[in-house]
Amino acid sequence: MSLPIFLIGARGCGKTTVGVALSQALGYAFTDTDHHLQLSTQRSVAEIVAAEGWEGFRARETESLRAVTAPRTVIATGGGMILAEENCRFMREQGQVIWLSASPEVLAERLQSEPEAAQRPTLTGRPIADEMSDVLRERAHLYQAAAHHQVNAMQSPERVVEEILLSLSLARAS
Ligand SMILES: Nc1ncnc2c1ncn2[C@@H]1O[C@H](COP(=O)(O)OP(=O)(O)OP(=O)(O)O)[C@@H](O)[C@H]1O
Ligand SMILES: O=C(O)C1=C[C@@H](O)[C@@H](O)[C@H](O)C1
Ligand SMILES: [Mg+2]
Repeated sequence: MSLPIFLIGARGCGKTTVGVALSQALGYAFTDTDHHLQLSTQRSVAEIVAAEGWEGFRARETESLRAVTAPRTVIATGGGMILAEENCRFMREQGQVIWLSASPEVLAERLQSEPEAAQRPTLTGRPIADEMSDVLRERAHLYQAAAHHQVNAMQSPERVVEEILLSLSLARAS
């Protein structure tokens, strides 16, 4: 199998952490849409949002998804990638889509210990635990509908990688 693998999920679910390890396990390249945007614009997410609003950021994010998509590549996507239906359609058509799911409490705990405010400006203006509950309430059905496979991301990164490899091999066998 050489199709791209897209990792989706909320901020802090481990798309970047797990994506790097998964790409190494498969001998694939690794890329990250947030990182690509940062390099191509020389601006952080917070700077893009300040200059162009979330709408401007989302349009750039769609371009970024298309620019990084390639065979034999694991792609960590921005947490809001699934907000645009065209992005969901594109990912499902181009490759395998994996949702790394985690509870709002676990996400908030991870984000609190490593906030990275420049890449994760507030989405709601609310405290982080409330924000993650709001975000999952709004987006869980979108992650679910976009994904070919859902994996529990509240395990060690090694275990998450194993589960992804298992779902992909089961999908190939069926
Ligand atoms: N399975 C895991 N177990 C424990 N900690 C984890 C796990 N996965 C990621 N983390 C930690 O959680 C934080 C966020 O992880 P990471 O940056 O990979 O998330 P992300 O999904 O890429 O977030 P974003 O959407 O903001 O880019 C990091 O500090 C990372 O070390
Ligand atoms: O969940 C979101 O909407 C976001 C997640 C991050 O990956 C970045 O793409 C950005 O901070 C927006
Ligand atoms: Mg990331």
